[in-house]
Amino acid sequence: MNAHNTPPSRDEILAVNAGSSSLKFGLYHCAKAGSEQHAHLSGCFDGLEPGGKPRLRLSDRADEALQVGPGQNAFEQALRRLQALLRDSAPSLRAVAHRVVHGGGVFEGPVRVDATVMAQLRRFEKLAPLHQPHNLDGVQAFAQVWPELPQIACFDTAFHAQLPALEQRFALPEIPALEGVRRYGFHGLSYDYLNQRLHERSTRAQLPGTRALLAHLGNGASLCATLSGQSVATSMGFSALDGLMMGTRSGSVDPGLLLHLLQQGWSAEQIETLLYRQSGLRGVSGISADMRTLRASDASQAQEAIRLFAYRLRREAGALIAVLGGLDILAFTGGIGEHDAALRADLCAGLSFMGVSLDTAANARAVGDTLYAIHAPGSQVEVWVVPTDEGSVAAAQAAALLRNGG
Ligand SMILES: Nc1ncnc2c1ncn2[C@@H]1O[C@H](COP(=O)(O)OP(=O)(O)O)[C@@H](O)[C@H]1O
Ligand SMILES: CC(=O)OP(=O)(O)O
Ligand SMILES: [Mg+2]
Repeated sequence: MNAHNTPPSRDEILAVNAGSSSLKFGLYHCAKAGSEQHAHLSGCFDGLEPGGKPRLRLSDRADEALQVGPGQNAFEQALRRLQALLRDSAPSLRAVAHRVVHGGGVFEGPVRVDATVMAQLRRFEKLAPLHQPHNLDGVQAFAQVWPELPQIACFDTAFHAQLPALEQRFALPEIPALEGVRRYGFHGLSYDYLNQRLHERSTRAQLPGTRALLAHLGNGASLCATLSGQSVATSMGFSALDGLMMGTRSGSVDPGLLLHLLQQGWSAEQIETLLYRQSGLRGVSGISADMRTLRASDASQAQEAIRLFAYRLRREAGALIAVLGGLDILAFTGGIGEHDAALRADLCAGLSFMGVSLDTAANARAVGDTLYAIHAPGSQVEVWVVPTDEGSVAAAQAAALLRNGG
């Protein structure tokens, strides 16, 4: 209660993005649907992976080391610290919006999480083992401390819910064991955000029939091809393992390799660890999953990992551009896409044969702080760098659901 004994108006939404090694969050005012929103407080816990150095980075103050005692779980400690940090904000919260990576074929839009929904979402944990368990543990933790607040799940898969039937399909028979097995696509909150920003900033993006390739290159990495702003093809599929090489994930491998490992006596758990945690930049370099560390390294394995990352990106980009039948807009986001000018230049050079021409100075200036156009004058394809904000999309989706009585 304030001095006049009037309860504060509940006009804020907390957005939570719980990942494998990080927990990102932001406080957003419940805004009108569709308008860009900036978090007025945001931050990130990182280093939450086993053996990591957990710390809290906040938008308005210095970094803080997160104390994690022996036997304690860093992720749980981060949730506790976040709840303590937000204790004063709790009375003005209207809801908590959670990024949930997998909605399966069940959820095509935001949903309030109750026990039934939670049980359905837990079933998808094995399809996104680095994300879904943390996403859902986050929902439960906030439901426990603030039981009066709606917990709303906002899905990565939702942006791709209308993928064309052919894009969804594997060349597999329709047998009961394969029910629900199809390509879903991920990073949807991020792609939704890029779509909205491009629509505001690029007149070309507003034209019907515009063909865009959106590249979310972070610790997880994927590509999405959009036609008139609709997702029509994407590099991640049934799980968040398919497609591009990532920080610790392999991306696409020949399924024959999995058979081979099984026949060698590998267990499902061992294969899961190999493909999700020990591969990608980390596996190929043997040094680090972090592009910054690899860029700073002279080791030939670090350079090899970067070369493979860039090569597989170009290869997958070519496939999606062929689906689109050409390209009008290319946009980069995610930690690597927003910051790594050399990687962007590499892909643009690889696509120069189809009219992508980069403004080298503009590319060097794009450092992830705001949105940049980085194509050269006269380039047939517009090229943009758009710092993503999955939290703002989740908050806007949650606000819209509440407005509509959900
Ligand atoms: N300045 C930078 N230059 C190159 N790569 C960077 C830079 N900053 C971050 N990255 C890369 O981005 C990754 C994190 O991306 P982010 O999108 O935040 O990941 P997440 O998938 O965890 O949300 C890091 O692991 C690192 O590889
Ligand atoms: C789906 C996915 O890979 O997400 P992230 O990039 O946050 O790991
Ligand atoms: Mg991410």
